[in-house]
Parts: sequence; C-alpha cells; structure tokens
Amino acid sequence: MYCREHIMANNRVGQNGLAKIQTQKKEADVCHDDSAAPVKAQTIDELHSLQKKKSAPNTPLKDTQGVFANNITEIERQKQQLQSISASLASLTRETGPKVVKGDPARKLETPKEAHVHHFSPTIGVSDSALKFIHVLYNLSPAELYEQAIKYEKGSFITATGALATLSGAKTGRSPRDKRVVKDETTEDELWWGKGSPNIEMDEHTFMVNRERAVDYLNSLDKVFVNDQFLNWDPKHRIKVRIISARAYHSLFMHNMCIRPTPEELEDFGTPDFTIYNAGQFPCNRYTHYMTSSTSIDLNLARREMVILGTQYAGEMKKGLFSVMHYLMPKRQILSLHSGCNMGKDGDVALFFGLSGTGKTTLSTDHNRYLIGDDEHCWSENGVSNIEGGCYAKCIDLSKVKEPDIWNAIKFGTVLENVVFEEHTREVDHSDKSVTENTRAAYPIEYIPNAKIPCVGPHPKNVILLACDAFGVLPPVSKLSLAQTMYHFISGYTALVAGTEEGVKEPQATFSACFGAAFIMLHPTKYAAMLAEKMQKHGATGWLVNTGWSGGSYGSGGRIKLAYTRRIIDAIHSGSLLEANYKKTDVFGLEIPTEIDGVPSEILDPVNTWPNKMAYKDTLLKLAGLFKKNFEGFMNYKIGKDSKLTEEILAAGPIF
Ligand SMILES: Nc1ncnc2c1ncn2[C@@H]1O[C@H](COP(=O)(O)OP(=O)(O)OP(=O)(O)O)[C@@H](O)[C@H]1O
Ligand SMILES: O=C([O-])CC(=O)C(=O)O
Ligand SMILES: [Ca+2]
Ligand SMILES: [Mn+2]
Repeated sequence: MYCREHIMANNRVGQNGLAKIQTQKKEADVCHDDSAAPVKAQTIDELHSLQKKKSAPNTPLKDTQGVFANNITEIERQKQQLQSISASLASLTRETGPKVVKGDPARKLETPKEAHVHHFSPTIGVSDSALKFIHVLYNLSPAELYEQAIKYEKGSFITATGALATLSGAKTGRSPRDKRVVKDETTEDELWWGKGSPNIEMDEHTFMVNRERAVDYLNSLDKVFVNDQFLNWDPKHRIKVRIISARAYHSLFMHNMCIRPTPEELEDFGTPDFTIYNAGQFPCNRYTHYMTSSTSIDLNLARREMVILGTQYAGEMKKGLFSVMHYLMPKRQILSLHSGCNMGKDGDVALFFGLSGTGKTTLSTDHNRYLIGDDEHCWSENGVSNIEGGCYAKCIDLSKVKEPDIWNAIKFGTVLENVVFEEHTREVDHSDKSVTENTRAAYPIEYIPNAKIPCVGPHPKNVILLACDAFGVLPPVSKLSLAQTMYHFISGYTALVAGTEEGVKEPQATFSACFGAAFIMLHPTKYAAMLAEKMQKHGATGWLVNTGWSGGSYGSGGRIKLAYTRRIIDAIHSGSLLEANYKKTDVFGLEIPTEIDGVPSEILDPVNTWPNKMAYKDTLLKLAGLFKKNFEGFMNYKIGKDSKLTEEILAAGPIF
C-alpha cells in the first residue's frame, strides 16, 4: 500500500504531459503497513493449493516394514473400497460394474489416476455407461456437502443460523401407498400381508426392473454420493448400511441421521449389510407391473436392498431402514420400537411411543434429562439402544421458548427441509406453511446438549404411549395396566397431524398398530408379545398421554398446552404420579389422577373441560366405537404364550 504523499511525490510529469507512475521504488519511499512475510506462492493456483491440507491415512502404521509397505496397504485398501462401490453400482445385466473414481468431477486433476478400471474381453457388448467414469463423493463432510448442495442443487441456501435449507421436491412427506416389499418363499410366511399391513407386495422380477432403472439412472450421472454408516448403537447388533444417492441433500441427511463411523471404523467397513439406491429424482415406469404411480419405494429383504424412484423426500430412507430393522431385530429376539427415549440423572429410562406428530421428539428432548434418541429404538436383553445417530424434528411453529434445545440444534450441519425464509436475512419463518406443514430439521444427536453418547441405556421404567386425540375425549394422562398398555399399543390410536404422509390435509382419527404400522414387517401381535414380556420382566409402568385436544374436538377445543404435558411427563419420571390418587373413567376404564403439580386439576378429567356434556358423551362413545371396530381385526390372534393375557387384553378396551 502506498501512502498518499509518496504517490504524489513519485508521480513525475512525463513527456506527454501525464503523470508517470513509477513502478520501481526505493524501499525508503514506501510505507509498509504489513510486516508479515509474503505468501510462499508464485502463482494464484499455487496459493490456492496451499489452502487445503491432504488428510493423512487414518490408521497409524501397523507393520514395521516401513512407509513403502504401508503405502501398498493403503493403495490396496482404496482399491478394495472402489471395487466394493463399483459392485454396488453394477447393472445386473451388463458384465461388470461401472468405472468409479473418487473425488469431485469439477476438480479435473483428481480424475483417472486411481480409477477402478475393468478390462473387457472384446466379445462382450460394451454400453456407453461402461465407457464413462462415475465420480464417487464418498462420506463427504458436512462442509463439503454444503458446497455441493449450494453449487449444484436448486433450492439450497444457508440460513441465518447456518443450517442448510433444502427442498424435497414434489413430495414433502412419505408415500406409504407406494412402498412395496418383495414377496418370495421366505417373506410370504414371515411377514404380515393383507389388510392393515404396510407391506404391499411386488415380485422379485419387478424389483429387478426397478433396481435396474435406479442403477442406470445413477450410472448416467457424472457423480454420485456414497455414505457408509451404521445403524444401532448396540455394538453387538450394529448394521452396516450404504446409501447411494444423487443429491448432496440426501447424503447430508443420512450423514446426520445414521451413526457416523470413525475413520478407523470406516477403514474396516468392508461390504455393507444393506444398500439403498436412491434415484428419487427419476420416476418409476408406470408401464412396469404393480406400479400405481410414478413413485415406488421397494424393499427386497433377500437381496438386502432398497430402491427409491420418484420421491426425493429424505424420510423414505430413514423409515425404509427402520422397516429393515423391524425385520432383522426380532429375529434376534430384540424388539424394535417407533419410540423416543430418554434417561434421568438416576438412570431411569422412559420410552415415548406415538405416531407422527404426537410428541416423541418434543418430549424426549428434555433439558433435564439425557436424550438417548427421538424416534427409533431397540430393546434387547441388555437394555435400550438408539438405532439412529440423529434426530428429525418437526419445525412447524417451532418456538425458541417452548423447545429451546431443538431451536438451538438448527445450526451449521443441520438439514432444514421445506422451510420458508426471508430472502435477504435468511431468517427462517417457522410459522410459514407455504411449502408444506411437514417442515423438518435433521441434525446429529450431539447437537442436543445433553445427548447420551453412546446412545444406550438400561431397561425402561416407564412406557409412555402418546396419542394426539383430535376428539378431545381422552384424558391428558392415564395410568395403564399391562393389558391396557397392550390394548393401546396394538390399537396405536392418534389423530394424524397433517403433512407427514402425502394427502393428509387435516387431523383425522387413525389406528396404526404398534404406533407405527407403516414400518413394521411382522404381525403386530409379535411385537406386542415381546413388549408385554419385557415390561413384565423389568417391571415397567405403562401410561397413556393425550397430547391432543382438550375442551372440545378439533375445531372447537384447543391443543393441550405443551407446558402442561411437560409437567405430566415430569410427574411420571419422578415417580410422584405413581403415588397419586386415581379415579376410573367411564367407557375406556382409564385410571386418571386427581392432581398433578403445575397442571390445573379440572383438565385432568376431560368431561370438565367440555361446555356441552352431551356432546362430550356422544364423542366419547363415537371414539370408543372406532376403537372397538379397529380391534376386531386382532380378535383372533393369541398374544404371547399365555391365552390369559390375550383375554385380558381383549377386556382392556372400552366397555359400553
Ligand atoms: N401438548 C403437546 N405435547 C407435545 N407436542 C405438542 C404439544 N402441543 C403442541 N405440540 C407440537 O406437536 C409437535 C409434536 O411433534 P414431534 O416432532 O414431537 O412428533 P413425533 O412424535 O416425533 O413425530 P415423527 O415420528 O413424525 O417424528 C411439535 O411440533 C410440538 O411443538
Ligand atoms: O418418517 C417421517 O417422515 C417422519 C417420521 O418420523 C414419521 O412419520 O414417523
Ligand atoms: Ca420425531
Ligand atoms: Mn417417526
């Protein structure tokens, strides 16, 4: 930088009358304001190359043969990894997998050197897709995925708090009617099929047609994202998953939602136990057998593969893997659960069951307790373990005051789906439903300050069944007998809150067995029997908590204040509610407390909150009728080894 006086002094008037700028000045003539040494680069490119440090191989040198021997091992390992990825991406009708190379195709320098090249014999037909390279963006970091999303994916923006705002496209919720499972000799007998079951059948051949379509689509791209990660924090029952996707949004979502391997674990990853092919931007072919729309989510348990066509909603991957766990874990005598889970300072664990939008994430994220997980768990002989590595919170009307931990988790690294933000400041407006009501944040569980890492805990003490009752007739809290717990677990009642499933626009009564019929694979009574056995063995108490309406049905009453629900949950955790005075309700026969600290007593019995008692009674009977009708489908099943329990469960429903 030049000081003003020196510029003046150095400008001599030249021959043509213009000031001549002297380019070579004596040291003394120049004022320096930077005393630091100049950069060690001759060119801009060289300067830029200094910015990034190459990551060293992760594992320290194990063998004593020196650096050279280790280099070979590292190269060999890299080659095996590329071979494994190439095999995952292989078409099943062509001779070999595609040529894959690691790195960003935009960075030309990195191209074919490390390529995993196949040698074709001249007689084999070679397709165009076998001639090109696919760049694999393997387990990228959140920062790298941000750059990819912002550069290449329309609708990706950094919000004011650093989260990545994305759009999931035409689908903003799951598509349960488009989820299919391959029916083969094994699954025909093992799985739950028919009325009420989420497993809509397809045959092996059709699966292969869709698989080929997804693989061809992915192979046609210049680059794909590959995530190798884990499910289940119980190390003995950990499942290795590979997710192949076309969008940085999908890769970052799964980075957050699955368990993230350490560099050492990644080196030993080997072959995945399960693979997702997410070709969500590309539709399925409506002329293909079984296809009833352009969307298809296909599960093949024998091949351990899932194919996604025609939907970019990331929740399909999360819940698709959950379905897989609902198949694999019960085979190992482990109960898989659609529940949140947290633990008190004294090690008391609570499970929160409930359908979408009933409060699993909101109520398990509790500043006074350790968060084990918000949505998917396993209950084994050793206690509970989270299946996932992240949380997926609803954001609609999110309030900093009411849900501070979730609010603060929306920062750099978090994927924010389908939210609306202010164009200039990038401040998110959580009340805006312009894109969808089902706005979501996906963040790693460590973003919650009191997350329990590793996400495991002892056997549960309380099992809390959440229902968002749009009829407004279920009490805010009831203590359940074991038979009642089973009755309500199998019923899985709620009023589905708009948005999470396609096509649902306003709350309506829903029954979904095990509080997650969309994800279970076996008959509901199998899971129920396991739950009953575990609750009995470990002495857990069941509770029914209505997080829905009070003072009338949807439209006239209002949703129970979150602050009241939190006080109710506090009283369950502390054990004080167990000691309260109870009275029994008509029709549903529920034990309701007469008093809870911090909750107005009159709301504890819903009849008190309804201005019109006749309307209350009619609505109560209407809901009881719906429960009864729904349970007819389960009357002929025995639950557990004991027919006594089965009879008790049948008697634990509403009586009128
Ligand atoms: N009394 C209440 N109890 C719990 N949640 C409430 C209550 N009142 C309002 N809410 C709101 O209801 C929503 C509960 O959603 P939450 O994310 O906890 O659902 P979820 O059970 O985790 O569903 P999903 O399985 O779809 O993730 C939140 O937006 C929360 O703010
Ligand atoms: O799967 C989703 O999209 C969200 C969720 O947790 C559920 O619906 O249970
Ligand atoms: Ca949730
Ligand atoms: Mn869920």
